This record gives sequence, C-alpha cells and structure tokens, in this order.
Amino acid sequence: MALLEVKSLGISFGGLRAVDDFNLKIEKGQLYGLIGPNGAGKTTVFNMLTGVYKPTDGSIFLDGENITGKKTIDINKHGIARTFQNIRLFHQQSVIDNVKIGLHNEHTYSTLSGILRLPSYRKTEKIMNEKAMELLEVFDLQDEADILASNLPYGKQRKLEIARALATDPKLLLLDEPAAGMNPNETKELMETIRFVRDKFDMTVLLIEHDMKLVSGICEELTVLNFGQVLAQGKTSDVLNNPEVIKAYLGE
Ligand SMILES: Nc1ncnc2c1ncn2[C@@H]1O[C@H](COP(=O)(O)OP(=O)(O)OP(=O)(O)O)[C@@H](O)[C@H]1O
Repeated sequence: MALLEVKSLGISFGGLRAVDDFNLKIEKGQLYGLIGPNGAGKTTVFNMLTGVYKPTDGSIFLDGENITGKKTIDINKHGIARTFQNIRLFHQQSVIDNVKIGLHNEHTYSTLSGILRLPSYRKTEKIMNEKAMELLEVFDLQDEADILASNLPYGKQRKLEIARALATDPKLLLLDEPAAGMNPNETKELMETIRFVRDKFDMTVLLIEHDMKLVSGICEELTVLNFGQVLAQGKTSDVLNNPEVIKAYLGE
C-alpha cells in the first residue's frame, strides 16, 4: 500500500481550475519531487494535502486512511507536516522553543500543572527539552539552541523549519521550495540533510523545488504539473528527459 495516494484531486477558484485530475502515489521512504512552472498549481496541491484548501473533487489517502477535507490540525495529527515557501518561524522565540512548539502535539500537561510547575509539568518539559535537543543535533543547530530564531542565518532558518515539522512526528514531510534563497553550498548541505532525515527517521518526503540540481540529485520520482494538470510522472531521469517537459518547463 502506498503511504500517500491521491485520486483525481481537483480544485476551482471561481472560474479558475487551479488543479485538475491530479493523481499521485508515493511509497513509504520515497523522496518524491513535484515540479513545474510558476503558477502550475504545486503549492495548491500542498494546501489541499494539508487541509488549508478543501478539494473540489477527488480524494487523499494517507497510510490507507481517507483524510480528504479534514482540518489542518487533524491532518497533522494523522501524520503530514510541512514547511513553507516563505519561512514561517516564531522569530522572536528561541531556536529550541520553535522545535518544542512542534512537540506540543505529542506531549501535554494541564494548564494548572504548568502554572504551578508541578512534577508532571517538569517531567514533560524535561522530555521535550531532550527530544528537541536531539532534533537540533540532527541539523547541527544544538549550539544555537538558545538564540532567537530571527538571529539564525537564512540556511539555518530553513533547517530549523524542517526540524520543527519533524517534531510533530509525521509520516510524510512536505517541503515547499526548501532550497529557495540558498547559495550552492547551502543547497548541497540541504540535500545531504534531506537524505539523512529520510534514512534516520525512515521518512517519506514530497518536495516542491525549482532547483534542478537538488531535484535530480535527491528525488527518485517526479510529477510535473503544468497549468494545473499532470504533464509527466515517473522516474526522475525519464521525466527530465521527456521532450514535453523540456519544452514546457526546463527549456524556459
Ligand atoms: N486562494 C486562491 N484563490 C484564487 N486563486 C488561487 C488561490 N490559490 C492559488 N490560486 C491560483 O492557482 C494557481 C496555482 O497557484 P500555485 O501557487 O499553486 O502555483 P505554484 O505552482 O505553487 O507556483 P510557484 O512555483 O510560483 O509557487 C495560480 O493561478 C494561482 O493564482
């Protein structure tokens, strides 16, 4: 069974058919890429997968469960986490607190025990601190744990956003243009990090990206969207050599 199966997904905004008859199957542990020209509908697909938009048609199954039309918070609890094209962090909070916000899905204590700093609160806080530090170490951010997120350099902010998404313990991680704004060295490092995350956490990753070095370097399969429709789908090397894809996107 595929980890993610999307059947005939579609959405209209008034008269605009932003995504039409979108089908996708991603197996557990895959690194999968969603590419295509600006405005093709890629982020709209992410928004439907994460419950930001309700699809007009079609269905989405995660690990065999129908999650179509569920709320963002419920979809996150089912196991989809994402990062955004424009980094969304709590900039005025520390690096470690940004990760702990993700962990709050899993670990809770009552408001009263929090206010009174009861043992249950202290125990939960200790576990969360340890887990958050473990995640920060994966991204080599442990030394910056206590600085403000806004003081991190750009490449590290992107990494922190991925760490926070992972803190919610997802089955599927969606990355929306993770290399946007990165220099070639940062992009190379990011590729290694994404591969490492897949291996260490046995994670399945779907990413939107315009950087073809990253796409061809780490994605095993690709779907190309063009004007809301699937133009090509399959193994990365086949898709990138497809004349239709070269004409519509790569040849730009
Ligand atoms: N809430 C909305 N209301 C109206 N139109 C929308 C809405 N969201 C997206 N669209 C339209 O849907 C189309 C697809 O947009 P989308 O942002 O998904 O493209 P994209 O492939 O992610 O592009 P980019 O690579 O530039 O990020 C665009 O024409 C966009 O204007």
